[in-house]
Amino acid sequence: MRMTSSTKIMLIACGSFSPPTPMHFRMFEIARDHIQQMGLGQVVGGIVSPVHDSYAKKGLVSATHRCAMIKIGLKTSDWIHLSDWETQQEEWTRTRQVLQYHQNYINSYLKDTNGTINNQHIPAWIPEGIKRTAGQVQLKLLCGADLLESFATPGLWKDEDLEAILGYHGIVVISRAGSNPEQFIFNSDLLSRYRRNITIVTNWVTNDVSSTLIRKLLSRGLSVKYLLDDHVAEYIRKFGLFGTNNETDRDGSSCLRGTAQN
Ligand SMILES: Nc1ncnc2c1ncn2[C@@H]1O[C@H](COP(=O)(O)OP(=O)(O)OP(=O)(O)O)[C@@H](O)[C@H]1O
Ligand SMILES: NC(=O)c1ccc[n+]([C@@H]2O[C@H](COP(=O)(O)O)[C@@H](O)[C@H]2O)c1
Repeated sequence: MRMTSSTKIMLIACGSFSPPTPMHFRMFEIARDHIQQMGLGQVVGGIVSPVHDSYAKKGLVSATHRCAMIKIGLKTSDWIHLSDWETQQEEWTRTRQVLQYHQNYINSYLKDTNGTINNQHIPAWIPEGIKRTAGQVQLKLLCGADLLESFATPGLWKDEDLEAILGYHGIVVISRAGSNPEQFIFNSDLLSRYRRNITIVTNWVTNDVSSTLIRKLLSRGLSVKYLLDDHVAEYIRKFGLFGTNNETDRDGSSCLRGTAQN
């Protein structure tokens, strides 16, 4: 995988986003600046892919709510979009397959010169005008250093999946307080083998806000102002999520009309 300043890149972040924080979206901006400044490619789009409801993680609210919050949080972005594909599947999808699906879709979209695919619903995460400007597009996994470190958790990731993610796509890792991605890669034979496909980006303006922190503050009735998008906070209160008080519509079914639609 050779990257030059003309390589077209799309970034995809997989995670819970329960709720999405400004830092989830900031990761994309930090990564794009780094990639472009270092002449590693041209970032043509960003995808936020929330995990399926069946991914049993503490504090995970329904995908309907998570997708709605992501769309609200991304309202002012002209290049990062939600993909709700993972949430629409029958069950949890491994990250390798999530990347494969999106890469295949991009490839067929770019190859479709006779416009067949244009008769179908084109998902919002396909960047506008991409057909005119792009030859090939390389989809890379964007993550925080904690996700990279989870690769070492026994039984969590299949080696063949990591080989495919690292070998075929590559990853862009944003540093996070308390992590040392360089050391972590050095300690792993597998990661060291694919070192050139791992881009580490130092986040010089550290901000360790996490969904866990936001959930904690909300459940204690404390303020999240300036830590969370005002409109996302308003949505959370409206639906009484994360231990806030409103008891109406905890599964988000009434918001299927409107904000939650792709
Ligand atoms: N402050 C941050 N700095 C760098 N990366 C982050 C930060 N917050 C989240 N991420 C990254 O965002 C991606 C999506 O993560 P996820 O929603 O699972 O994150 P989280 O905020 O850490 O969630 P939780 O607190 O519920 O575990 C992951 O790759 C994670 O490493
Ligand atoms: N084997 C795998 O593909 C695998 C394992 C663990 C987490 N993940 C993904 O990582 C993301 C973040 O997960 P956590 O919030 O648990 O850190 C999720 O999108 C999840 O699907 C993938």
